[in-house]
Amino acid sequence: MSDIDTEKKGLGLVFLIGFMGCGKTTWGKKLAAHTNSAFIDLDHALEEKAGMSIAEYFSSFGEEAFRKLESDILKTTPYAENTIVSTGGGLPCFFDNMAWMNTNGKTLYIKHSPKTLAHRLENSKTERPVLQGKKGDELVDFITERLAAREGYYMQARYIIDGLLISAEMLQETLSV
Ligand SMILES: Nc1ncnc2c1ncn2[C@@H]1O[C@H](COP(=O)(O)OP(=O)(O)OP(=O)(O)O)[C@@H](O)[C@H]1O
Ligand SMILES: O=C(O)C1=C[C@@H](O)[C@@H](O)[C@H](O)C1
Ligand SMILES: [Mg+2]
Repeated sequence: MSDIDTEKKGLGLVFLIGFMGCGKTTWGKKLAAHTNSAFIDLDHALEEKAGMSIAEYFSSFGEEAFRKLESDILKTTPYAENTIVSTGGGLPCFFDNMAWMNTNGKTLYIKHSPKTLAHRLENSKTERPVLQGKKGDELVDFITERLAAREGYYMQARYIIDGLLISAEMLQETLSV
């Protein structure tokens, strides 16, 4: 398909997936602007629906309730035809969420090493309750273990990209094939 065809048609419904800090929110916004698509961040949609931050939701209701609510929001959001969706880092790994995304849209996994993720997460201002304030080697070890448990889900994505090579143009090209 040529660039002109893609621009006319749009990318459809795209779900960006991957570990915390891989850049789903950062690149979801950029890709949406670049391709004239709508943008939804499911973590933000959840915070709006709950009327509180994710950290507050975790401490008030626990992770099990959080996972149920994020799955409900994934499946009930009325997506426009061309929408880039940034998902929560754990979302693909619960219930049938990964299969649901693969059935209803295009899934793209932004893959990074535990070291890169740890570096980014240590320097990020967003509060992530799953990390429980871990830092340094403890954070790298935690990510290594958690990523190994999650990667079986992430690798079910239709597209898998090296996060170090990412750009809006590269994402658009990958998702147009
Ligand atoms: N090249 C890069 N691309 C994306 N993010 C980068 C890059 N370099 C540094 N960062 C930093 O890494 C972090 C990426 O965070 P972002 O919120 O986009 O990740 P996320 O995948 O949405 O995480 P979460 O699952 O917690 O929502 C940000 O703090 C950003 O500033
Ligand atoms: O990886 C995770 O389990 C999470 C990632 C974030 O995007 C949020 O959805 C929440 O902090 C949990
Ligand atoms: Mg995000």
